[in-house]
Amino acid sequence: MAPVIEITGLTKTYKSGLQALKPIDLTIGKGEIFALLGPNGAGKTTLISITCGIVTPTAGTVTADGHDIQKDYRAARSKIGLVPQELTTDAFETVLATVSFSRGLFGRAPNPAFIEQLLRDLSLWDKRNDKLRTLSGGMKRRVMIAKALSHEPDILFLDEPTAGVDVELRRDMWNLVRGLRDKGVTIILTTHYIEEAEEMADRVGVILKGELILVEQTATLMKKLGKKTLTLNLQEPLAAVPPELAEWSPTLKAEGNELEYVFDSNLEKTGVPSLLRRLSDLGIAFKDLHTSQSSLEDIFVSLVHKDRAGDRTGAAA
Ligand SMILES: Nc1ncnc2c1ncn2[C@@H]1O[C@H](COP(=O)(O)OP(=O)(O)OP(=O)(O)O)[C@@H](O)[C@H]1O
Repeated sequence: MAPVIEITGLTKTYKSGLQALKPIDLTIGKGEIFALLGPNGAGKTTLISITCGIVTPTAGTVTADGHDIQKDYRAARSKIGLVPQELTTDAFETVLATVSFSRGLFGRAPNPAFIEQLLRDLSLWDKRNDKLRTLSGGMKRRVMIAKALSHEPDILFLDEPTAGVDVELRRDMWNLVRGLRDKGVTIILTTHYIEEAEEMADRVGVILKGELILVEQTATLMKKLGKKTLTLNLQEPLAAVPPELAEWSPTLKAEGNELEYVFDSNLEKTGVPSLLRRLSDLGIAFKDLHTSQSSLEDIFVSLVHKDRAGDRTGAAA
């Protein structure tokens, strides 16, 4: 896949002295959907803002379709559409005027047919003559997306596109993203919602405290880090986990009717057969059993927890 975004040795230290980004190296291929996952304050917006030329990096370079975002800002920026987290709209303009104007800002010739289709795709056509200040939050967000796409960019950044939006808009947004990908647009989205990354992204990057701690194909990540949970529906409820099972550290659920054991499915010895043998030795019978794969959500939460656990001795964040 030809690279479309190349980030090399990128760092950012704000004037306050806060290092928001540790050296970041990342290449994103043409037509990829890349999800940047991380908790609040991890540095996602900083990374996006630098890549879009809004924030100046402390060190390092970013190129968009071969254009350096600093040295060749105009050319680089014309390739990029950005849907920012915050809704910044010109309150007294109409939907149609503001979206058409955005296109012009990037030096693109007017194309009413394109703008009409864009507004239709975003269910905004009926609102085209409404002033932005009269629109609901969800509608304003749709306008932000239309503005970002108005100049037909090859690369689209979505900064927390579905934070606080309703189910309908989220579904529309995902459909739109898929449609854009099919047209060869590269999409980089930041999110707290892991299911969004899991469902949408080809690759996922996890960022924690300014550090890109991993970048993986979504499927590989799930396989590599995915833990499985074995649930046994017991014949008779247990009041407590028998000490003979301590080495598996299982937990009791459903008022003692279920025994849960979390294991690493990639290990040669998962501990499952030995656990079942031990249960049989102890005369603990079960009616049914099933296993489930951890979601990306579980993986992410465990990564964040691990990070926080290592943090306890440090200063407050
Ligand atoms: N202009 C600024 N000046 C100083 N510090 C800043 C500035 N902008 C962001 N920061 C700090 O840099 C760190 C990274 O912030 P950033 O907004 O990039 O995180 P984020 O991952 O996007 O978080 P969120 O999910 O809350 O948007 C935070 O500690 C934030 O307080």
